[in-house]
Amino acid sequence: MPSVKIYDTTLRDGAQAEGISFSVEDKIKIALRLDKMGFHYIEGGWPGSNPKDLEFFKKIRHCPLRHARLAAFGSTRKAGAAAENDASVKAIIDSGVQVATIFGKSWDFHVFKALGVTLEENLAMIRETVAYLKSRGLEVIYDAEHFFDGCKANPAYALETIRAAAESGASAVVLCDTNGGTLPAEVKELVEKARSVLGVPVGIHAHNDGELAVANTLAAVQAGAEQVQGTVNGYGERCGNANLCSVIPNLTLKCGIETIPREKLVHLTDLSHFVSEVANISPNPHQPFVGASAFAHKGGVHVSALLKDSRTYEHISPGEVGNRRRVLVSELSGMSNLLYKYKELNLDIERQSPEGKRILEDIKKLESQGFQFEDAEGSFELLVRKTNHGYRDPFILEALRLLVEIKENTPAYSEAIIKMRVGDRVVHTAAEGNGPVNALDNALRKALYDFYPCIGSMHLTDYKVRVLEEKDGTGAAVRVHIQTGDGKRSWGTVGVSRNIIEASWQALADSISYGLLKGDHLARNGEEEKAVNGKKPAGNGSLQTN
Ligand SMILES: CC(=O)SCCNC(=O)CCNC(=O)[C@H](O)C(C)(C)COP(=O)(O)OP(=O)(O)OC[C@H]1O[C@@H](n2cnc3c(N)ncnc32)[C@H](O)[C@@H]1OP(=O)(O)O
Ligand SMILES: CC(=O)C(=O)O
Repeated sequence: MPSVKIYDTTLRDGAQAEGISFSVEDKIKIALRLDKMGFHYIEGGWPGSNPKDLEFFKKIRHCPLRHARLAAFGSTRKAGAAAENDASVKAIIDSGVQVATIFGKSWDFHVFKALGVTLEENLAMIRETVAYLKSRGLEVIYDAEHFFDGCKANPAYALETIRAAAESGASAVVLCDTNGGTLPAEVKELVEKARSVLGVPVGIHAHNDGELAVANTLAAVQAGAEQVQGTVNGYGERCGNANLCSVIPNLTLKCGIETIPREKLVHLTDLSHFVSEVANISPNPHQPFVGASAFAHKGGVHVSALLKDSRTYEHISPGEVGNRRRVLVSELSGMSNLLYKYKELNLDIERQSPEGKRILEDIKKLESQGFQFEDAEGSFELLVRKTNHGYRDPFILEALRLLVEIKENTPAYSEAIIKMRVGDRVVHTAAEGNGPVNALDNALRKALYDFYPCIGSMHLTDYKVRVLEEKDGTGAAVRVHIQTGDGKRSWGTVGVSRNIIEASWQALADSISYGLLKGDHLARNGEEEKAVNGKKPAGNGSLQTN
């Protein structure tokens, strides 16, 4: 089976992305994870650039990589100086790595404009730097910056630069689409041309400015490239680099080319999320292969066919890359979406059942009012369970009053007073908060805590308000979406009203009800049952028995 080497530059080119700044510890964590995934090369940084990268290379020596070869990045020597005296070259040697990756100029325009040297001096910079690092026992990978632009402008010179690198001892010449504007057909043609003048393997390093980095990488491999450079999630300078989370599965699953060990592919989704977590960048749900929406099916027609055979609407099986299939419920659902969701919930339903028809109608009606169920699985399940299946509300609101006082030079005051029924008890309690919704949340929890102590582990993790009809200004209906977590799972709930407090209450009440439905409390309900049905619970709320 043909194979390519995976060269990761998340820690170098990925760190050139706006918004990313890895700490040394972050870099070590990511390097170890990439190593575990079976990547062949990990570019740790540019030791001649900053103290953090220097520190990384120092520290990583104490946690050696098992599989990957660690590379340090740098440029060809400065013009007019000897390679052995160049601080950046010296920093690579001092970093103690096995691999030096050196970028040099292929485009005559860059040689004149950016370096301000002659074409001959640039060739000497390439030759001497590669040869010197090689003489110091390092494997040298040569990154031919702007190779494709250079080859279009002055092919003879661009080819001479890469030949100079190969003849001086580079183990591979990596052709870079540095400005990211090359098209796949051009990449294929120029990779073939480069290969025809070189005796060493060729690699590809593509940027995504034309949104073609992955396509260009695949085109290069089809033209014979044996090394692909890229980053996890495509992070990188400007629009990013070739996304390895797409390149790897495309090569492995579509092109039959060996990349990382096959058994590691199922960890790709986890890797993507891990790196986005460390980079502190929200994962892109629409990212191919590894995004949460990559196998999320919404249209009824799609789900209907999917139930017959998943290949009807999936290009690969989600499990192959460690992702999972999801079916969404919305106004675009048909009965197939419901059948799928019922099965997920371990509930029985017939395709022709009146219950299913009613729920589908309810969903479509509620969505026309502004509800959105696709990310509110908690509210959806409660809707289903309330329709049938013996569901009992864990609490019923009797009245809710909010007090908000805003006075000059005084912090705003918010208090919620709540009266609700829990079993045959009536609880009447009040709580303050930072704002009205916080006061409401506090009052609800205070009222319920003695009955359901597990609500102590439920935390609101996100609260979003969306105005539904902007033209109505402050009188518009709003949709409130709440995300709640209990450390084990996370769930969404939704509320809609022209009154933001009512919409918040709906989403909040659903979030607690759903948490109670799913939480451990059901397993140890005995005690709470006692509290609900007679025993006066201790706590702050005043309790009345009807
Ligand atoms: C295509 C790529 O992504 S390459 C990687 C780009 N990444 C980075 O630039 C991040 C790290 N960079 C840095 O920390 C700094 O830019 C440093 C330490 C490398 C250099 O800093 P400074 O010495 O202050 O130079 P400055 O950043 O202003 O300019 C870059 C210099 O490198 C020179 N240079 C650019 N490419 C090369 C090359 N292939 N070989 C030799 N010199 C080069 C430029 O001509 C310029 O030199 P000049 O100041 O004599 O004109
Ligand atoms: C080397 C590199 O990062 C580039 O040419 O884009």
